[in-house]
Amino acid sequence: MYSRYIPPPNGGATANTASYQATNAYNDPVTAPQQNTDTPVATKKITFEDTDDTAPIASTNASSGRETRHSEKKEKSRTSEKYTSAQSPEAPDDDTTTAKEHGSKKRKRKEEGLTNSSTTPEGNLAKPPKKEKKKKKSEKEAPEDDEEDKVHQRHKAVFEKIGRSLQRPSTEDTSKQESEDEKEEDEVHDLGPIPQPEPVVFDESKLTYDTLPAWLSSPIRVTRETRCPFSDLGISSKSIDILKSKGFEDAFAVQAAAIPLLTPGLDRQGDVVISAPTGSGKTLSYVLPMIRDISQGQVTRLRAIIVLPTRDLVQQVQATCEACSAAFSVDKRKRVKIGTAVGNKAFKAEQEKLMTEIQKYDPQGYMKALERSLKLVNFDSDDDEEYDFGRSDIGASRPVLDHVVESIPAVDILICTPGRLVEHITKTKGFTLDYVRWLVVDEADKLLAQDYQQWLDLVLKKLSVNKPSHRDFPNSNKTGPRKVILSATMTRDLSLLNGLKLSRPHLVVLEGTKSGEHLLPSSLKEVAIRVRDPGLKPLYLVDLLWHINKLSISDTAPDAKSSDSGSDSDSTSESESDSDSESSSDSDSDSGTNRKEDTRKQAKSAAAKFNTTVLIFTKSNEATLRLSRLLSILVPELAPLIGTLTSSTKTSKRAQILAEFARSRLRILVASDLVSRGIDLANLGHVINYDMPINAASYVHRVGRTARAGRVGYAWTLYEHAQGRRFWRDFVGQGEGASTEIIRVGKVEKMLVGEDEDGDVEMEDGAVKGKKITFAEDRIKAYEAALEQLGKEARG
Ligand SMILES: Nc1ncnc2c1ncn2[C@@H]1O[C@H](COP(=O)(O)OP(=O)(O)OP(=O)(O)O)[C@@H](O)[C@H]1O
Repeated sequence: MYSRYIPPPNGGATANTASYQATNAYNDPVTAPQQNTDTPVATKKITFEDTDDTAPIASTNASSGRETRHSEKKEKSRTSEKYTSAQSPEAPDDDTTTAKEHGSKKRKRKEEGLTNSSTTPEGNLAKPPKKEKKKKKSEKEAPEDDEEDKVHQRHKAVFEKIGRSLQRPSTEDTSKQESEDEKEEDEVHDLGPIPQPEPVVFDESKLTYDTLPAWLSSPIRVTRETRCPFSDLGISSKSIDILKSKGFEDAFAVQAAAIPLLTPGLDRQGDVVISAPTGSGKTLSYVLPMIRDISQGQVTRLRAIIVLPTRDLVQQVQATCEACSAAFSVDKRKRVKIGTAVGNKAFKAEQEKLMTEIQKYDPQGYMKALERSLKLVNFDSDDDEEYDFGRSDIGASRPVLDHVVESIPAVDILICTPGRLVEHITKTKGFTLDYVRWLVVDEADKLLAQDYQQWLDLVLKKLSVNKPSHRDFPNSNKTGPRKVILSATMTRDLSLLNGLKLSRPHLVVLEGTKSGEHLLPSSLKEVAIRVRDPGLKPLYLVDLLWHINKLSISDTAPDAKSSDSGSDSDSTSESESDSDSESSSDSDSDSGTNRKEDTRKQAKSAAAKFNTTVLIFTKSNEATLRLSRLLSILVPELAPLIGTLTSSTKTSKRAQILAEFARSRLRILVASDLVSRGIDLANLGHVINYDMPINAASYVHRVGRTARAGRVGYAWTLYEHAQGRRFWRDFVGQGEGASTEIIRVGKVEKMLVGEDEDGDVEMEDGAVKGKKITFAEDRIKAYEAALEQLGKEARG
């Protein structure tokens, strides 16, 4: 085994190895800053150079010529610092000498009028050592030169040694040696003992958290088609029967994967993050194991909090919780109590619903409360309201002897919006999270991105308080709180996820997706329509609506059709029974009743014309109101079927509209993004993106209002010329620079809406080229008249 000189990459065969290695370290973008801040060695070397520079000058009352040299020496010192600071912390003093020599040579070359480039570290490397020119030196500099000569002698000897050793290998060993050398490239012997640090491997990972932790990069995957009988998940037959009666036959894929993870067992498995498509049944996947767990207790305590972004979603999840509560209250098990906090009621009224008062045995507390009350009492007043006795702020209970009145939550599960939750935590006396062992954050990406009153920090702080046995899971050796985080567009932003302080998390995704990708339901069909004349966009919408209607009649969406026909009869029977009850209470001559009857007849005849359900998304509340009204003016026969939903619609009205839409009494809903997330509109056949969604996640949530629970659904997107590129690139993943997080099974079809030159309505799949698409003159006039009417109405 022998060593071999390894030339620097630029081919400077005789370059000083120490300089090469030091320079290499200096040039490394990672090493340089790190080493420069690595103080111990750098400080040592700098001190050495400083002494060398300053001591002689200080002692000889330096002349101006000296000052020049002094500044040159300082330059040398700085150069030397560059090198030495890049060296190993373990580097022996020899290194200092070498670096110093390097600096000295550099100074010399400078004196010899060498160019700037040759004084750079790279310049030094590129040139072989030159024969030193003799130069007249002052007495003060002589010892330094002597030292340099010695060093040069030493180097010369070393280079000669290298030269000899390079000639040594025999030809037959060359190839073997080369391969060995390849492996040992960094190991250089005989050139002076300059131990170097391990080469710093350049860390290419971006600090933008591209490198995911194992739980995110290796999720638990489940195939979409997976179905699993609830009995396999350990659910009793009686509960299964009740679940079946509510429409839950078998567990969906995400439920089959998540329920076992969330069912408390002997070993609690940690927190669970679920990223699964819209309509895949995420709600039941946490509600079922949670209610099953809580139903095993006897005492009511606030055990679970479910946080959702909107009031409508709170009501929807409440319905699923009630269904499961009924399923698990069998066999004398407790019926789990469910409460909501959404801020649509007066706060006091909500407090009274959520809280209750108990008499707690506490003689000392009773005495204290009594003393306080006696101090406060005003004996001149008849009003005895001031006898407080520790009463809570919600009720009127008085403590019995040796007891105090305590206010505690009256529900096991609280489903809430984050803002209202914060209000209760901070303002409602006795509202404690001490017993909470389930925290669910649904639509997590939205809730994490918008920090409503720092709700998460506050909740996590409360959950970090651990009182003995308060958060214990029955039948488990672990204690809570347990977190379940869900979304169809789960964020992969680690800084947001870290905010949840997850404990041993597992990520559940459907097969075919990676973390950060958003899978669309496989039963979703997507169609894109180019709006060639944005000024006439509402006419495109009208034609699209009639096309959709035709489609549902010709049955390309079987579920939509069957549900429509079902809801038709529903709506008929309900409207009949409604009108019965109304006619029995009002007289026939009542003009109000007649008006209602007329409206109902119109709705019925309109419903006969329009056979499916459509949700139209616009970009804002204002656009929603305008479009809804314009549509009613343009197509009066559809007006009775059109509903409007914006964030300014009252909560009760919103619930009523959603209920009417679910029953298909309303069939066309024009809405803002308020209902783009989570809302489960039974049997919704079509979603239309009238205005483009703001991003890929918004697209996924909007179109995900249809094609739920395996049913067929259609998503139609209208795009104008200027929006086309963004749509195809960001949402579809086609075209130049295309990149989309949206994963789909099928492809997005193109469709033409409008009339060709002959005035015939032209509707066909795929792009049609060479035809001028327009609308008949009389339709354009009617549209202009509608706009005028709208303007008049707006002006009042
Ligand atoms: N096991 C099941 N059997 C039959 N229907 C189910 C089952 N699980 C869920 N569903 C139904 O599937 C629909 C979608 O469920 P859910 O609202 O939980 O979807 P999601 O995944 O939360 O969607 P989003 O991401 O849009 O909120 C609901 O109507 C629900 O009742």
